[in-house]
Amino acid sequence: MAAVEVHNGYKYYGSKKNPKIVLNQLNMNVMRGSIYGLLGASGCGKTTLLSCIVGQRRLNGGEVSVLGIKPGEPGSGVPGSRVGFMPQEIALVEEMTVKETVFYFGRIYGLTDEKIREKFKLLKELLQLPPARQMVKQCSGGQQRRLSFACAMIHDPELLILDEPTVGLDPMLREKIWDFLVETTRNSKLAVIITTHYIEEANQANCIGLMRNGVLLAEDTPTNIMIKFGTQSIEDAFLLLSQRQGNEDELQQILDHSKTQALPAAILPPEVIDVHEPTNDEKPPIPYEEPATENRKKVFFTTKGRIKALMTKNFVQLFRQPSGIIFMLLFPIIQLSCFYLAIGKTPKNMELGIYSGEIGNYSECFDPSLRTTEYYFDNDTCIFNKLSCRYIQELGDDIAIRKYYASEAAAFEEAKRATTVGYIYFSQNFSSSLHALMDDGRYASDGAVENAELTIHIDMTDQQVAYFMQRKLRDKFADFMDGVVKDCNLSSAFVKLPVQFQDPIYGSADIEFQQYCAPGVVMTMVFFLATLMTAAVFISERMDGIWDRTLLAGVSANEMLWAHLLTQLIIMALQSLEVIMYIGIVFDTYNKGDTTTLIGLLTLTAFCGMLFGLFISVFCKSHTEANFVATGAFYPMIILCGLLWPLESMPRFLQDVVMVLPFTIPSISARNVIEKGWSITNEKVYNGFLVMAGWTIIFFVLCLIGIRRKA
Ligand SMILES: Nc1ncnc2c1ncn2[C@@H]1O[C@H](COP(=O)(O)OP(=O)(O)OP(=O)(O)O)[C@@H](O)[C@H]1O
Repeated sequence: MAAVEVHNGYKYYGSKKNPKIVLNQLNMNVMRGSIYGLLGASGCGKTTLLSCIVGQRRLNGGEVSVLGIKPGEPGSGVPGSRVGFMPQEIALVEEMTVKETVFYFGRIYGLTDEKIREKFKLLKELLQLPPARQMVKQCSGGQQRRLSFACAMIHDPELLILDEPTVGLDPMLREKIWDFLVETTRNSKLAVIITTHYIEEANQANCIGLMRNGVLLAEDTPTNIMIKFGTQSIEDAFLLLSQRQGNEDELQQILDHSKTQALPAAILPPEVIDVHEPTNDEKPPIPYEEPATENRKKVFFTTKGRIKALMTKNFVQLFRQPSGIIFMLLFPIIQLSCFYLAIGKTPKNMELGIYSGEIGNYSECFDPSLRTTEYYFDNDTCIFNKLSCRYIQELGDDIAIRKYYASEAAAFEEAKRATTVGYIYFSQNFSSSLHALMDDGRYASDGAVENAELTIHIDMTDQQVAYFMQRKLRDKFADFMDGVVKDCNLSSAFVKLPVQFQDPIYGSADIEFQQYCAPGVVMTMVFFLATLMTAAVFISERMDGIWDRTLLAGVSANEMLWAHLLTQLIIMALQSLEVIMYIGIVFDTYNKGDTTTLIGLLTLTAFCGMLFGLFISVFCKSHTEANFVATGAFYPMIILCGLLWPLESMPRFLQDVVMVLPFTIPSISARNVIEKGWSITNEKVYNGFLVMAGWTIIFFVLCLIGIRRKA
């Protein structure tokens, strides 16, 4: 009975209009309880054929029947537990140990741990597997191949497909594996399809298929093949076939001639007498059989068990990689520390020049006996003396380190050279002019008004520093004047601007830029960390063949997706908790609202970032492409979300557009929780959750569509 039948198999890559035909009306038969050696030059379509047999790819024409059913039918077990597949690449998780790898495959095939243990013991001995605790990445190429072989065998499949299984193995082990396959197929219904570059190995197969340009040119027992081509070995037959590739007629003659030569049954080894003789004639459609009850049991094992196995693999993969831990737990700490230490703090250690025309020696200003104001009660007069010293004292070194100059020209020179951020100039008559201004009021001379002014020259190239200096120097002047008028028995109102800023409605009067942008920074950080991590994990899995191999073990794309989502959700929740605790404890960041709401919003943000990463990985072929997309998306999202500059300054149309971006409304929501203490029931808080949830759903649906299309 046939385990695999391919009838007029036709497959092409590329477009329908310009197809690259890889399988061309190919016919193939693999009997149960036999080994089928598939031989052919590199690129002739062997892997494509195998992938169509296991249901990884679909034929564009013709039919495939595997174990009596069409691959990919729901509940068929193909791909899945009825088939064991060892791909050409290793396709194992490098961070797992040998034992974990075997258990991982055993569990996704639905075996009990007891059964896996039993099989592992057997395979370990047979295949001389490396020590159970050795990591896959520490195994040699040959050891990895043997382990990969063990994983394909762990669940006693009915059909075993091995793509170059013996590459890199020593001759003794190759022989042992072949002996095992011969023995097993002889005593069971196991069918094996094997491709190999060691052509002579195929002597031990019950049937050999010689493939060329997508067509099976010969399919017969090794002995018959040698007779057909008149050679002493399969290798010679294969060589002959390859040499005549260009000469279709000659080749066809050989094949036609060989068909007429019936081989006496006595020549054939007893086990291969019933090998099916293929023809390229039309055949009736292949009838599909129901899988045996025993197999059905195998097919319907729980999704829960698979998701658990997949999640365990994901955690092991992440936590065993130093870069994974650094990325997940240390990066947020490093990035937040950078942000809190570098952004929004008061500028320090700048130098500010001072020139006062009324002071000969600046040390006079620090003489404790210096009195800058003298008030006489009897005639209610106030005398000023070296008031610039008083301002200099008021200034202190907190705002900037004071540097004194003997001339204005010297102060200007230094500011020009950008050694100082600017300088303050007091006129020679500063104190007397200020006195005149206070005494004479609107009758004061223009000269007195001018000389009573504090003249400040600032380098405006660094806007933040300049604004900071302007604000601080003005504040200090207000304090200075307040002291002076009080000394002179006058009301402070006399020198104050008639503008009063009362206690703020929300926030504090001296709210810093850091507090304003912290919610946006934290959100964008967790979002993009999740994006990069997910994209990297998924692309690596796909490139290493782990993704395909897991799908071929019967795990659905949905199960893979859910396992990843659940793993990441746990990681993201931990990361959000870590972030909030770190900024709360180490940087003393206050939160007037509910911390759980913030953790919830942050976790949702990270989850959304993860789906964005998944979305990128589904549509990008390489890490480089994924990095380009992630980096390309990063700057527009950050710049447009109002994190660096108020949204109100954008053109009206842009304001409307950016409102739907993932960070704009959510970071306002986070700020509303932190600064205003609003709860999730407030529209301006739950809006952020809605926007983030909306993006999460959009990315999820796009990923699902992409993954299903690829699966
Ligand atoms: N995804 C794809 N898109 C386009 N062409 C492809 C794709 N996969 C394979 N091919 C092409 O199809 C042809 C058959 O490839 P396939 O991998 O099936 O050959 P093979 O016989 O297994 O080769 P090898 O022995 O080197 O593994 C090759 O020319 C290959 O370049």
